[in-house]
Amino acid sequence: MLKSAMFRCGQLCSRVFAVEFDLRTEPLYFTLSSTPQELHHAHQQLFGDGEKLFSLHVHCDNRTEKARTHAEIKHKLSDTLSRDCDVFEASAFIPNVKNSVVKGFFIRDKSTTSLSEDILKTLQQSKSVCVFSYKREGQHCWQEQWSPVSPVEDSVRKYVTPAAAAEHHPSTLNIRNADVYYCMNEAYEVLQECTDIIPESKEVLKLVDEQLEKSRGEGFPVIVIEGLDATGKTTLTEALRDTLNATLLKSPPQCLAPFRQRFDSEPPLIRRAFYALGNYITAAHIGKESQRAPVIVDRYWHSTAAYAIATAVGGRVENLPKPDSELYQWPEDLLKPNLVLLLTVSPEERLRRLRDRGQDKTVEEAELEINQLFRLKVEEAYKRIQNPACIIVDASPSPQEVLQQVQHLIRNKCHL
Ligand SMILES: Nc1ncnc2c1ncn2[C@@H]1O[C@H](COP(=O)(O)OP(=O)(O)O)[C@@H](O)[C@H]1O
Ligand SMILES: Nc1ccn([C@H]2C[C@H](O)[C@@H](COP(=O)(O)OP(=O)(O)O)O2)c(=O)n1
Repeated sequence: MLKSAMFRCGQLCSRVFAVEFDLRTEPLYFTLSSTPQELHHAHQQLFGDGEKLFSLHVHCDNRTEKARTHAEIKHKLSDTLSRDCDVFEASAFIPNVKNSVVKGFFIRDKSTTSLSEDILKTLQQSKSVCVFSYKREGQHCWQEQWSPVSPVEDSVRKYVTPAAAAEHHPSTLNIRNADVYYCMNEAYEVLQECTDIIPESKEVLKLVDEQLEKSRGEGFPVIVIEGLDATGKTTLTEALRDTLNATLLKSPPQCLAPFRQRFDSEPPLIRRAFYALGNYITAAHIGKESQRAPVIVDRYWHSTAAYAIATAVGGRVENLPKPDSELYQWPEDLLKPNLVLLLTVSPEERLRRLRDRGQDKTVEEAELEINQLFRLKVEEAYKRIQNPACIIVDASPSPQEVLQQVQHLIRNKCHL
């Protein structure tokens, strides 16, 4: 077992490591070399003197198993190491190479009781986890493979060498087909791979099979309303339904409601595949309903992609994929709406509306409230999505005024 762990660790050594040391700044990047290198000031802070330092990475050929192991470890680390240890997200990657990221964590143990070593001992037993330890000596720091019992045979000491910032934040390299899906089959296959561990996947796939999109001819216009929670989507879409005699649809569709909580507790790979498939079911409904009347849709692919990208990308707005990235392109096989409107309100007004509504918030929405960075990233990602891009609507005026503004836009753009 140690031999295969060695092989995997060997693969990691040729990569650049990124540690999200402080979410408001660039990650700290380093590579490894066989000769001692002087640490930069910021790296000296990360590799504190006299602290126990570890990094661990999850390797596994099976992507659903890898995603679940990573989520499980994250949970365990935050449960067990909350006191006296800092846990940072870390990744090992090859700059600009898609899908090269191996995700993991960096642990700085400030306890006097080797708090982290017990949990690392347990995690190390899994054949998909690879653990390194770091030793600081003055200006230098070296990394070696870690074993709780004895030094690892043949483990080579590698020196931490500060590296240049990556052009593309590492979290953007693995987004395609892991956080955002660009064709139905990719999302479908992920759920097929989960049927043993998540029996509900079979039911979701069955619903997708039953609902596959009927081809849509030139029917009535399809208008999507997007925006963060509490920006007024429900209020507006219901008013539009009534004033335009339109059909109101949602994504995820009602038939997936019984499964939503189950998939919300899964790691992004699986959770986002569920929402992606929801869009294809909604597309089938749109295809049918738009033959009869205009269709208003409450959330669609913009939401799926924007939330997924904002969650996948750690830290600052600058870390998002660049505005011209192909990651913002609409999936070729998903029915396109005629118009997408993004409702925006100031953070203060949004919080006021959330509070007035007094409803339970999803975990993600609770996170939005405390995490301004995340909210900014969702909104920025919404705005970068192309083909179709969204039109921004200021939704802070009264419901009646917002409705009038939107009716005006619909008349101009869709001739309704
Ligand atoms: N234009 C508006 N001005 C003031 N309050 C509004 C407006 N639109 C909606 N609200 C209120 O804000 C809250 C959130 O609106 P809602 O339509 O449920 O948003 P969403 O569907 O986007 O979560 C509700 O209490 C609603 O009554
Ligand atoms: N079409 C959609 C709709 C929602 N999602 C995801 C994105 C976020 O994780 C949540 C947001 O859902 P939330 O419960 O806040 O939305 P509502 O308040 O029900 O409008 O759902 C999606 O991926 N695709």
